[in-house]
Amino acid sequence: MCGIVGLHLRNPDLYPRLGELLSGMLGEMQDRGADSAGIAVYGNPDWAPAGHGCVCLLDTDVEPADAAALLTSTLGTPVAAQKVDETLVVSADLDSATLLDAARSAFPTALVAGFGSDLTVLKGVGAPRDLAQKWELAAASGWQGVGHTRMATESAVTPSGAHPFAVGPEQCLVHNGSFSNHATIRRELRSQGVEFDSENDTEVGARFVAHQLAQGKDVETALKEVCATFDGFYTLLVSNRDSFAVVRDAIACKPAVIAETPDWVAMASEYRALAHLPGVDEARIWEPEPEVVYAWTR
Ligand SMILES: NC(=O)CC[C@H](N)C(=O)O
Repeated sequence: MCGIVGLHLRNPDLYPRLGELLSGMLGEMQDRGADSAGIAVYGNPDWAPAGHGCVCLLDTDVEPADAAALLTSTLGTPVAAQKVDETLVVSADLDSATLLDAARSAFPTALVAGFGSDLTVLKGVGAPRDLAQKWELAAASGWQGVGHTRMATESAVTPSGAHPFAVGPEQCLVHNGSFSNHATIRRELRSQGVEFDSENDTEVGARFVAHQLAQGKDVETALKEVCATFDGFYTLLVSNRDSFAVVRDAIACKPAVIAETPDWVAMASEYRALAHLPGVDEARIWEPEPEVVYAWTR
């Protein structure tokens, strides 16, 4: 079973603790049978300086210094690059679309794990707690974070098959469950020009949501469209730079719990991932209803 965790901070005093809280939450999901894991962090200046475009690349063995030099000379502006475990994280004082175009041309075989302003996406194969340690997640700060522990049902266990699927600017989607009609929807999206990186069912959900958002729909509408279009089982957490949203399928057999306080909103597959959050004793805690979209904005 996959495990989902997410934390949307409202109180800036907690921003320095985002990574510490998120890594504790992620670690609690390890026992759900994880083969791989991933995170998305919004606003950690060590990975993506404030307001800078950031692109995270997998499946590239270029040295960070060489990547930085090449992109700096292509773009004519300083580009920083660092390796965080297997992910090459590049950032620059540019919009992320420009940086992404340059990174794709420079490293055509690399897989884009995520891109956006202030967003970093890291994924890897292995035990979630070990991965969180390799990423030094506990030291990260920021205003929002998402984590996923994967037990693969639909595609290979590789870093690229791990969630989050972050396929649109600033967007990130994690999934517990399996979509049974993903092949049909993949075909329909392909016929509209959408390209895919993997055979994973969740990627189809993420591309579908990104496609809806690119057409100008808001997150609630896009997730309602997911409910109308996808068959199968799903609890989804969908985040953007400014939003955090949860939806479950009509049967809602994949577990989910939401907790909310004036300081934060949190979501997880199991309560134990929320049990150590500050102020959880005073939180409003509930199980999300089937096919109801719960969304918060900054
Ligand atoms: N166990 C799960 O929820 C798996 C999620 C998704 N179907 C995948 O294989 O990545």
